[in-house]
Amino acid sequence: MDLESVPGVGEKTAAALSELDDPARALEAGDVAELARAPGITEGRAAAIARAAIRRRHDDDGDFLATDRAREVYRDVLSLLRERTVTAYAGKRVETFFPTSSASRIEEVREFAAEAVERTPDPDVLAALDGVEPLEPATGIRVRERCLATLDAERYAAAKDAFPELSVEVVEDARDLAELARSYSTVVALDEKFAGVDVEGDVRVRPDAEENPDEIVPERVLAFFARNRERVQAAADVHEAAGLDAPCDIDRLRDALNRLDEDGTVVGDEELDRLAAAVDDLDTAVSAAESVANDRLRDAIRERDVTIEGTDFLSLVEQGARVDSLLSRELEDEYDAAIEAARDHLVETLRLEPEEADVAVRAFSDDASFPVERNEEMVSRLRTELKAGRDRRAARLKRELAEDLASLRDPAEEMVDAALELDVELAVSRFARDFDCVVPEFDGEGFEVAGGRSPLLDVAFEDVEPVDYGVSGVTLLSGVNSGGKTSTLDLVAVVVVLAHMGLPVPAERVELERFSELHYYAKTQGTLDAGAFESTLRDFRELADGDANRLVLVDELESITEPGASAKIIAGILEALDEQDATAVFVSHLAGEIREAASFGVAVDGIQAVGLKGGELQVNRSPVKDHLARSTPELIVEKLAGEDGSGFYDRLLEKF
Ligand SMILES: Nc1ncnc2c1ncn2[C@@H]1O[C@H](COP(=O)(O)OP(=O)(O)OP(=O)(O)O)[C@@H](O)[C@H]1O
Repeated sequence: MDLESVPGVGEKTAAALSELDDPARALEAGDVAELARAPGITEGRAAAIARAAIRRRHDDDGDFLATDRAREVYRDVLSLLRERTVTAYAGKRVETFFPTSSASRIEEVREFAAEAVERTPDPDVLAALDGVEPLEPATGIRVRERCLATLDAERYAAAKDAFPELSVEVVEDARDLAELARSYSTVVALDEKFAGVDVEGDVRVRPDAEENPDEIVPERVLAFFARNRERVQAAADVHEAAGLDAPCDIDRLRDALNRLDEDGTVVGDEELDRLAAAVDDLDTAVSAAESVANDRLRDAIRERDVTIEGTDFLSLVEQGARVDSLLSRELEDEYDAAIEAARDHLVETLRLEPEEADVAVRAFSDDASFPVERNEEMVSRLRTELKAGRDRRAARLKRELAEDLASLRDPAEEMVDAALELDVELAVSRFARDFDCVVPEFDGEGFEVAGGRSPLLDVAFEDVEPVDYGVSGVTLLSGVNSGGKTSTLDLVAVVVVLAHMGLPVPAERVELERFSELHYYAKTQGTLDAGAFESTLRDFRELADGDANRLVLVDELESITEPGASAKIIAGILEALDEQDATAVFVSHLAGEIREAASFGVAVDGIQAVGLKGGELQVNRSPVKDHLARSTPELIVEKLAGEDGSGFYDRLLEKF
């Protein structure tokens, strides 16, 4: 699919989408998650693009929802679905369900819904879904200790593009490489020509660098997983809780993720921890070792009576010797023991390996002197070696973990996508369960709803009384005040909208025609002034010639003007609709008058009161076919006539 052919996709969006691996496929499939991966495209925008693309694919340019009230019902239905999603993503994704007259689109969603309703909304799965979000690319990675080098200017540009994380340098010869190797710990040369060239420093020749980005920049995949760790873990939880087939070994994935911390460094390696701690603690440990030696020596000296012969003493004094030399003469063993203790202390507290210990012992000299002091040069050498060991180990672990994770990247993305999609499926499943839904059948003319219960009513769903109602052709719906006429139209609209979205409907059984458009007009609030009246009539003009498969629902149009005129106007509209074979239900308190004004036999159905109980009307919510319902005033007069013998109310009753 051509990017810019999708309605609403301009140059900028098309450019962003073209960054995707396969934008045409993503559009074709309405794949919101994939579309949202394009730079600067939010989930909301991705959902809108997907919707537009799906619509275009079905060549469904006409809008099924033809009026404000019809669009409102659709929005209400979407809200009910959205309330049953866990992730923000799925909340947006449900918007790609929209009512349409396209049989193939309806069938597509029906297939999806058929699988969706089989899913059990397990609380553990819903809880796990809470942490799932679409994966985000890791941005702003900068690697300073490694650089790329090439002889070729074209290759230079390609490498800069492929590796934004690294510096890329143009070199002329091996000498330049050697120069670079002094400033970077690793130089990756891109030209075959350097193979076998001997350069001092860590120089690798990788003509295949662009094909193996994860080997050249392991930080990339590490940063990706560090950034998305929680989301991937949540997706793994979802797979386990829901028993979904995972595209990789989940334990292996978890294990790899556990070795990574938020900033992309490798954790949980004992040897690395040992080396890092040794580097950090080196100074403290050396000072402590000095104290160990000095404390011992101090004690030894304090306890010792030194006897020295006069001639010896004289010779020492004449040599200009300091007291120190007495130490080596008189306390040689104690001195050795003290130094030994200092060395042991250092090796033990830093947990040094034999090779490291060899350097460490030289931090304290065998030449007796007091107080004992470290040999700075040896300490610094030990520090350099420990640091180098630590960095080598970290780099190796990074490479190994990156290698593990690189192969898990696609499976992780698949898992997150599957978890998000499951959220959408579960929302449909919960909707179907919460509202006792059934799969509607597209068959016959008009609609036939059995045991329908509107989820839009202002009463708790379990208190909604089921309604049976079917209409083909043009019909007036009469009924007592508050009998449920508006609610019946709402129910029909909800059922029709859901059915044309390809979703299950809240009823025991539904058969309906595949309609081309839904025109639903809400009750007008009070008499309109001349201007508004005129514009309403203009709206209805559009109804007068349209195609046969429309469903028209109109609630109490009579209040737009005075009753006599209303009845005539409505009768005229009904005639036009009847001539086109449209399906229409007009709710009206003037059903009798309209029927008389119409030039054809308009069917009139009625929502009946079955009686009055404690001043309240008892209503049969299902309209009775071909029955003009008695009005509330008539019912009350009848009641009074029954109670009063004067005959006054009987006379009134005859007027009805
Ligand atoms: N199927 C139903 N189950 C339970 N309650 C219902 C049902 N249908 C309607 N009601 C209740 O009756 C109230 C009035 O319904 P509705 O507004 O549809 O009546 P109406 O016949 O259109 O009234 P009016 O004559 O005033 O236009 C609703 O707000 C709702 O509380």
